[in-house]
Amino acid sequence: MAEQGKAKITVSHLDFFYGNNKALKDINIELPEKQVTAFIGPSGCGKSTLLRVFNRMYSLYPGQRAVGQVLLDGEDILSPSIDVNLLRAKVGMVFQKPTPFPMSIYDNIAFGIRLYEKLRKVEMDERIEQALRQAALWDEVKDKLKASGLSLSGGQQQRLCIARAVAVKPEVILLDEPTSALDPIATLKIEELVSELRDRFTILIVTHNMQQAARVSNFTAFMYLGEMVEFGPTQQLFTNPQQKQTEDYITGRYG
Ligand SMILES: Nc1ncnc2c1ncn2[C@@H]1O[C@H](COP(=O)(O)OP(=O)(O)OP(=O)(O)O)[C@@H](O)[C@H]1O
Repeated sequence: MAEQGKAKITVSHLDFFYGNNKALKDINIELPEKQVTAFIGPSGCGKSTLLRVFNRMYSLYPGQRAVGQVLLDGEDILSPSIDVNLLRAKVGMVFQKPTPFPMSIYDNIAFGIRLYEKLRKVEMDERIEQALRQAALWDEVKDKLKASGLSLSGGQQQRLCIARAVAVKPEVILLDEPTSALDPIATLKIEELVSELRDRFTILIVTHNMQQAARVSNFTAFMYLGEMVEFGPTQQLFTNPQQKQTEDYITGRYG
């Protein structure tokens, strides 16, 4: 069974509002470091909302606010004094639809690095190769780094987005339904990749697909109507859920 180990992120009494609509209700959870945690639950239960708290993505939108405490290595990321650019370098994100920038494969990755570091050409080349290798894309693109990121297949584009995220050496990677726009083969590649990356990063993944949660995660959180119903080692949650709502969901009684 998965060992919980040290918490990377500790969420205490977190509420989230879209205007007056409360989308997260008193969330309390400790997310373990260098593990994969999956967030599951029926549509609208608040999975993506919670994920977008971890890099303060919501604060780009007026009317959205989080109340409570979210500690990343002991530092409250909800504090107004936090540098959100630094936070987003530490907490990278990959979205549902692949979103390469309209520029070359090389520049897609270099772009983010240049925001935070000044590297010499050789160092940049090395960093880009390393990121593409980590994203299991290097062999497919090494001879066409100058080609547009948009010329790649959907699955390759999503791996490029993962390369872009890992290139800035984040500590946490947020994946918001990263395979929902991909075919089964591309999905499998991303799932393998997530398993490979988990020794180096704390990975939080929102997925609609319970089989995917079972395949890629060490821990699973089940949410329902804005509440955290159950959190535990994935195997336990799927084979021996502690809450009736979790059991009903994983046995397909609703969702
Ligand atoms: N921009 C928004 N403005 C207002 N309400 C929103 C907004 N985004 C989400 N919500 C509401 O917040 C709640 C949680 O939505 P969220 O997208 O986090 O759920 P989810 O579990 O990720 O759903 P799905 O699996 O369908 O993506 C829902 O009731 C939704 O209607």
